[in-house]
Amino acid sequence: MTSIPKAVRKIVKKEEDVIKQLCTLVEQLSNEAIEARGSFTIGLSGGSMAKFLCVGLPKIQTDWAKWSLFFCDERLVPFSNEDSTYKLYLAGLVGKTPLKEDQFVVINPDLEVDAAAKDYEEKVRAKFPESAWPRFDLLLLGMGPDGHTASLFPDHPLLEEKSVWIAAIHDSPKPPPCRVTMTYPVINNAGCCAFAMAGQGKADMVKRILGDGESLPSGRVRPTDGELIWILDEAAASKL
Ligand SMILES: O=C1O[C@H](COP(=O)(O)O)[C@@H](O)[C@H](O)[C@H]1O
Repeated sequence: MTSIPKAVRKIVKKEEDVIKQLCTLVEQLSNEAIEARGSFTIGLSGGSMAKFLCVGLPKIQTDWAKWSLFFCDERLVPFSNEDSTYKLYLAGLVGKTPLKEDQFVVINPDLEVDAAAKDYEEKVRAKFPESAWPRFDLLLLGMGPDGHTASLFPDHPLLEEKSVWIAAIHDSPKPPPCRVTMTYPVINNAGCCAFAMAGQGKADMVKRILGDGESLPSGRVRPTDGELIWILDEAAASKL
């Protein structure tokens, strides 16, 4: 039977504790998935999530060779560009962990955005053959100050996209404008979705989503048959 979970909240003292909680969760879920199925599929986000993971993941114990890494969203820029999320993980994890470049399932930044979304969906489908919707072991998500998650922005038509796994966005309110993003049916089919955030700057939006239950993009992450975890430091949770 499927059930919509209530978010589990883990509130810790400060940013370094958020990183520790987050990376302990990744360690635990990777080891469970590898034990159960021989592989671990994880979706990454940019911004502060990338910063947290690049600090914490090099310290965990896992069978790195069994990982496949995907992007919950990615900005359509060359991999050499500062806005590229892949660039952050390449610099922060490859060489600092046993992960190899070819374990990352990356966009083709040379395509125009609709073609890039299609191409990325094909790459994801190749890793989840014969699935109506992919079931990622873990999706790690951020939340922007407007409540967006991945590249799903408030009031954007993509919030209602239910036919594709990966969508193109041409008009992201946060630059750069062209991105590709996982859609809700993919996000909400994951075994676990986890948000992690720190700092006073997140407090108002955390209250609106977790406290007041506003239907903003991050609040619409509700895995239908999986876990939902919000890891917050005291500053981010201070208005709850
Ligand atoms: O643009 C993006 O922003 C969100 C939130 O980033 P944060 O730095 O405010 O945590 C991020 O999750 C997403 O992957 C990224 O493309």
